[in-house]
Amino acid sequence: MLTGGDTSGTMPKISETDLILNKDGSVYHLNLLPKHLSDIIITVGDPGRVYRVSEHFDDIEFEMNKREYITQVGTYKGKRITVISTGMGTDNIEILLTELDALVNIDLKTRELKSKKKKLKIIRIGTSGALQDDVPLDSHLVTDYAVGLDNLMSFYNLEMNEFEEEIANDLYKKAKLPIVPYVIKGSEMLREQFGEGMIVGNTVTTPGFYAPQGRALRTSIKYPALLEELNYYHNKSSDFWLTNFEMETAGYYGMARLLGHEVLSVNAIIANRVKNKFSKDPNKVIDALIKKILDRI
Ligand SMILES: O=P(O)(O)O[C@H]1O[C@H](CO)[C@@H](O)[C@H]1O
Ligand SMILES: O=c1cc[nH]c(=O)[nH]1
Repeated sequence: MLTGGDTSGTMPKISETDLILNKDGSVYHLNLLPKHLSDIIITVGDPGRVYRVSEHFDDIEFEMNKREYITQVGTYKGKRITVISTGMGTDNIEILLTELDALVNIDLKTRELKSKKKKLKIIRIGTSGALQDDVPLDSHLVTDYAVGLDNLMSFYNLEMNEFEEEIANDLYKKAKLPIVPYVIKGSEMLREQFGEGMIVGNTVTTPGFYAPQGRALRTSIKYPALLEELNYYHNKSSDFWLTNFEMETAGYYGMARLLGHEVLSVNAIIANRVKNKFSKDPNKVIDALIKKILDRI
């Protein structure tokens, strides 16, 4: 909420319960200051993966540990890089993107929006399960469009273009989904820089790992045909298929559109859900993806 009570400046100020700052002036959950952000930021789901990125760094200048948000700032071949873990789920991504945006686009001292906006560039390096036979285990996939089955964007005024709306409605009907999904394209600019040689896919982001991805252990699931429906879904006029599952990408792409940032999700395919196969060495495929991204910065 913007409060108009303080008339000392020309801009309204953001209240102290909307933008919560720690005693050192850092943003509430990430515990970071503007000086901790590099030009291109790498994000990972697993907090342990931060160290698999930073083990390649020449040096580490800063480290912060707060909940699932572990941050390290260091240098790789002369380039300064910030790597942050997010934990799982789009709720964590909403916090991440909002607080990263606040670090660059809000004056944290005056609590006023800056007149000149900065565009962040963020690469998510994550793991994912394939939805198609021909997306091989241990491959690297870059997400073109993300399809959100979570409810995060129900709370924002997200604008989708005509094509995204069409896929959202078509998918809802044909795959008999419980909700109308949101569909968002990722950063083309970052795909050009980082995506070369990767499979280009459309990623389904789910609000859970088990039933929302068609897994049943001890409970019966409400949409047992989900996997089959998503695998089968095809929008003929645009030749649009769904290629893989994970739990964050749509949240990233949605928040990036709302806030005007560039975000790209790259995925290590460690499971094939159609063939029911899991990678024999998931760390190897993740490490290779980390190295590929670092070398393209
Ligand atoms: O490996 P990360 O990046 O966490 O990504 C995937 O793995 C987790 C589930 O195991 C979810 O977060 C999913 O999106
Ligand atoms: O099947 C999978 C594998 C990784 N991450 C997911 O969310 N699903």
